[in-house]
Order: sequence, then C-alpha cells, then structure tokens
Amino acid sequence: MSRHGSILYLDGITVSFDGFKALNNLSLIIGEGEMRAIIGPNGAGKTTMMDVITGKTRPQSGEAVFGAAVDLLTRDETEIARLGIGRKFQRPSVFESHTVWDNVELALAGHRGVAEALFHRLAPQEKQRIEEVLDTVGLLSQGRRLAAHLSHGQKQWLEIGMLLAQEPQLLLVDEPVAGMTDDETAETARLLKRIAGSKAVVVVEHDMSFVRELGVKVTVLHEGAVLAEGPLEQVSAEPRVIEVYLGR
Ligand SMILES: Nc1ncnc2c1ncn2[C@@H]1O[C@H](COP(=O)(O)OP(=O)(O)OP(=O)(O)O)[C@@H](O)[C@H]1O
Repeated sequence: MSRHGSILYLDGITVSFDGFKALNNLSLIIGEGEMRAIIGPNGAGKTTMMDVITGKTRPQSGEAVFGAAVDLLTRDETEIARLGIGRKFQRPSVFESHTVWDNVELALAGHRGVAEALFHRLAPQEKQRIEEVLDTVGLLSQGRRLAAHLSHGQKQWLEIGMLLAQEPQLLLVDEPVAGMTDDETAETARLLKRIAGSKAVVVVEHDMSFVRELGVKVTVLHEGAVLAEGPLEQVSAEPRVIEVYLGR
C-alpha cells in the first residue's frame, strides 16, 4: 500500500480485548479530501477503528500515520484533535442554552473559556468564518435561535459546524443520520458532500439509502478487518458482504 497523497494510513492495526481481536490486522488508506463510507455489522470494529485514529485506544500492533508523517500512535487524544482530526459522535452534543451562533463561536475560540469567549470582541475575519460555517451547514438563518430549539437534524448539523470551525483536515462522523427524517437525511448527504474535498470525511453509517446518496467508495468491515472495498453497487453484490451484512 502507498502512503503517498493519503491523509490517513492504517496498516496492520490489531486491537485485542482480553484476547478477542476487535481489530485484526486492519489496513485502510483515506486520500486527502476523500469522503469514505464505512459499513459493517454490529461488532465489526468500526468504533474501535475511530478510537484508534483519535488516540482513545492504543493498538497492540500496526501503524497509523496522519498526513505525510505524523505517527498517531505516539500522540494523545488532545494532541490528535489539535493536529486536525475532528470526531462527531452519534448523539448531538451542543450547548443547548446558547444560540446557534454562540455555539460556533465557542468552537472557534477553542481554548478560551466560555465567558471569555462570548465577551471577546470578534475580529471581522472571525465573524466571517462563523458565517461561512453556518452557511455550509445550512443554519445561517438560524443564528439567533437557541440550540435547544433546533430539530434533531439541525443539532447534528450544528455540531458538524462546530467541528468545521476548528478547521480539521479529517472529519470522523459516526452514524450522523440515525433518528433523522428522510428530508434531513438527504440534506445531510448534501452537506457532507459540500465539506468533502476541502477535508477528508470518514462516515460510519448503517443507513444504506444514505450511503447510496453519498455516492462514494465504501469499505465493509467484518470481524475487525476489511471484507470488501469499492463502489456500493460493487460491494453490495459480493456474496460475502450479502452473507455477513446486507442479506440479514
Ligand atoms: N473495551 C472493550 N472491551 C472488550 N471488548 C470490546 C471493547 N470495545 C469493543 N469491544 C468489542 O470489540 C468488538 C468491536 O466493537 P466495535 O464497537 O468497534 O464495533 P462496531 O462495528 O462499532 O459495532 P456497532 O455497529 O454496534 O457500533 C465488539 O465485539 C465489542 O464487543
């Protein structure tokens, strides 16, 4: 496998929990600006893979390289986030008692405390950046609303916006459309497509119609390793994939 031009290079990653291999010699390469969908049955290792990339779990063996040469296995979670890897967990976690605008402003400020961040006078370029982020996630007209009053889908988009404010090069998104309406699901696919290109996006999702809408290369995980990889039509026609995942 070649590392050239990749934003993420995983090679031979193995994670054992009491002898059980949650990841078993997993290798995966994500290109710069690429969007990739990761699918696979429950227990396939999708969450564990995200945990390894973000420094939450250390593998027993393997290599994990970010960009040209950053060895992720020597960095802790905070360092990895600062390096430019953003992670969105399944459930939205926004500051409900703050406005949509303030949520993005807080994310932009990052290291400043909440009070300090909100009383800090915004530089024109910070204001512009917040507007850009809200526009990207389709919430520009919602800036003054309290986050608590947003729909479930809008909260998910806001949290994606909060990650974008931190300018990641790689965004990991775990089951973004769970609990969304069909319209919100379709909008989320459009949103992620707008984001990909300027940054790489790895999306874990069980919703096949959403994965189809993304229209990107799919990696099927099974028992901690890659079972199949390619366009959705191709992998979904493979007998092994049908047997372990799609046919159930
Ligand atoms: N801390 C842990 N201790 C022991 N076993 C674990 C631990 N974390 C995960 N596992 C096991 O590793 C396997 C992979 O789990 P993982 O959560 O990565 O799968 P997944 O593909 O994300 O599944 P799902 O689609 O259900 O979220 C599972 O069998 C799980 O029970």
